[in-house]
Amino acid sequence: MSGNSQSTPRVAAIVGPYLSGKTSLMESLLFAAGALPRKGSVKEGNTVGDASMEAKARQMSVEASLASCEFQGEAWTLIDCPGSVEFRQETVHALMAADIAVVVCDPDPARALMAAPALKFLDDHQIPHVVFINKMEAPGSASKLKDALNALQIISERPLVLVEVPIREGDQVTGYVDLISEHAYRYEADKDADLLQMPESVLPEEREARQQMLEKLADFDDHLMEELLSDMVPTLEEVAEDMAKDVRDDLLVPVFFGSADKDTGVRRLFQALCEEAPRVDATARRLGLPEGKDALVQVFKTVHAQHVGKLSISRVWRGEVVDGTSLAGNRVSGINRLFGAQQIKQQKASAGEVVALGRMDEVKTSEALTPSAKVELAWPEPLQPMLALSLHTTKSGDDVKLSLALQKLCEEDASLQVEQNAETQERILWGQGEVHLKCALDRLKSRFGLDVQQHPPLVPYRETFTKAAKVHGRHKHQTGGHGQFGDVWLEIKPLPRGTGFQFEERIVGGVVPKNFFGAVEHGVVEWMKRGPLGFPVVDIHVALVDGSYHTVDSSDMAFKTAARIGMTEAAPVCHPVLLEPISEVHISVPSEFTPKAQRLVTGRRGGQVLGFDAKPGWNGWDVVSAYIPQAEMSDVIVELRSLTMGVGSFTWAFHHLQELVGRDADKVVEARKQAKATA
Ligand SMILES: Nc1nc2c(ncn2[C@@H]2O[C@H](COP(=O)(O)OP(=O)(O)OP(=O)(O)O)[C@@H](O)[C@H]2O)c(=O)[nH]1
Repeated sequence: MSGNSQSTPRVAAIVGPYLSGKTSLMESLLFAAGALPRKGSVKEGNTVGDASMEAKARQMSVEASLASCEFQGEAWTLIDCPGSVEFRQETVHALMAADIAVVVCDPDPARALMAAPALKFLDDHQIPHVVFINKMEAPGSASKLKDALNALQIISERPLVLVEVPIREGDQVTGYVDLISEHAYRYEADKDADLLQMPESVLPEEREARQQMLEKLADFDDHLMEELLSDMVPTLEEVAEDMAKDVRDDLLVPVFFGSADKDTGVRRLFQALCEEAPRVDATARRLGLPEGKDALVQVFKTVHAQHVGKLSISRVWRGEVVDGTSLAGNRVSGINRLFGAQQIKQQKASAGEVVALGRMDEVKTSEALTPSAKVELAWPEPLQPMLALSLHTTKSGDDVKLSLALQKLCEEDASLQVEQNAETQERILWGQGEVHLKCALDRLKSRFGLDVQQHPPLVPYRETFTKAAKVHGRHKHQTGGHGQFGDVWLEIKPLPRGTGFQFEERIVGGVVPKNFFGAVEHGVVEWMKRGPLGFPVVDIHVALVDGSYHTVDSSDMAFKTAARIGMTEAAPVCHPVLLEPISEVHISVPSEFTPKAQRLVTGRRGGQVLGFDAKPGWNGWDVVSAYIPQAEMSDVIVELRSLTMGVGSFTWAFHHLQELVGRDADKVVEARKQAKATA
């Protein structure tokens, strides 16, 4: 990779559970770096991270938010990622562009589990990371630290290593001992912590924690191991270098603590990032980017900003991009550094930087570009949608506008999907949960001026016959001139589920000429689009067994009509029955929530647990497999998240059709009749 790799800007993504304090930590880091004259707060809605209307309205992050700054002469882009699992796609993409991640956690061990999705992604993608235990100014937090660390260790594949111990006065944390330098510091408001004499009271805890830290470092360094075995004291430089190397190689995870609200422990954290985070060239190697001399830029987020147009937020992996030049045939029209909602224009961007490139209309998130070509790079699959809404506009003429707006929202967010359902004529927006979809609707209103109504999508029911019959269909219209004549006998019988439709002719002696067989089949198929209960008919066998024709008046049209008449005759005799779609669902939960997930399934009409198994690659997690009627699926994700501290998720796919009878079926048929009548 080109460029002076010793001074290239780096990227830290701030991730972790919902409401753990990521936006507050970014604010505090920016303040520590001198990039903010005054700190904002989430409650007042004036932070750099939550600058969007949607974030302010909810006091939560709904997208990745970026800010560049400099700390101790090192250039950084910080990315405040949303904690809510509904906006996880943003976090996943931000992590693909980061050199290091800061996982912000709560000191409450009961909430440690909520960090599992973030830690798992980091472990799987070998992204170097550190943990920051936040909210430590709250009384009693120091006593929870060990338990929090143990609870986090259960879900982390990498060893977690405490690199500080708290100095306490009563139940307050007033400072810390740095286990690398063995210096003690007292927290000072809004500035670097003051060095102080190591308090006697902290010594035993300090010794024990330092020994544990050294032993974990020695697992990856034979020289250090030998020193420890022969009771030699390693030098500060050796310990610091080991720590930096092990973090860069994603072998272990140092754990810091402090308070984003009170700006404590934040400077120490930033300093560690400067010392331990890999540079852009190392990250490019980790990601397997191809070697070369040309500039290489990758888009990891796309925004259609009001008044500005499309912005492709990109990491420069190598070389330099200059405004007005081309990348893979796309002219760069504007290069901007980002600081929350602000954009700071610059002429060029070099290796390591994160910038918004203007008007790259043909370029999508994930794409990597050199001046001459697009480069294929590994990129995570979009998250599978979990919840759907059927949308329609309230003003006539807004339909095309809605299509274009949804296209833009889906380009920004790969975890949103639009489906145009040909059968139910619905435009369906799929997303990750209630808040995610609501946020998309808010954006349709605020950015595109669209008032959209929504309701749960219609369930694609089917119907079939349960009895066989032989019916006659005759169409005769012969009053003067060229008439119409078609006459068929049809034998109809039910087929096993999933067989579909079969047609056969068993005409003997040419009583119906061959050239009309196709028209008869066509007539049957058309009739099946809407059966007697109001839904498409499936899984039946129809045989044309007899009939007659007229040499002049018979036509395709006449035989089609005769077939339709025959099918209408058959409907009451063949006992139609409603079929409902059943989804096969795989619910992932930490094992302690497995019984709850099973109850969620059995608590739904028709829900059937098929079994459960350990989730491959996820220590302490299970996958519960189940069948759930699609009509019962709409709020599964909402209930699952509320039962599992937000970490449960599921995948699903249509599995089979199943008979629905009795009052439940009557309700469906009646509702569909009413919907048709009011349409
Ligand atoms: N006591 C205490 N509260 C904090 C601290 N940091 C953040 N908070 C509070 O925690 C709440 C959530 O803070 P945010 O910074 O928005 O948390 P977040 O992790 O960015 O939230 P999401 O991105 O929506 O997941 C707010 O009410 C903050 O004031 C802290 O150090 N101490």
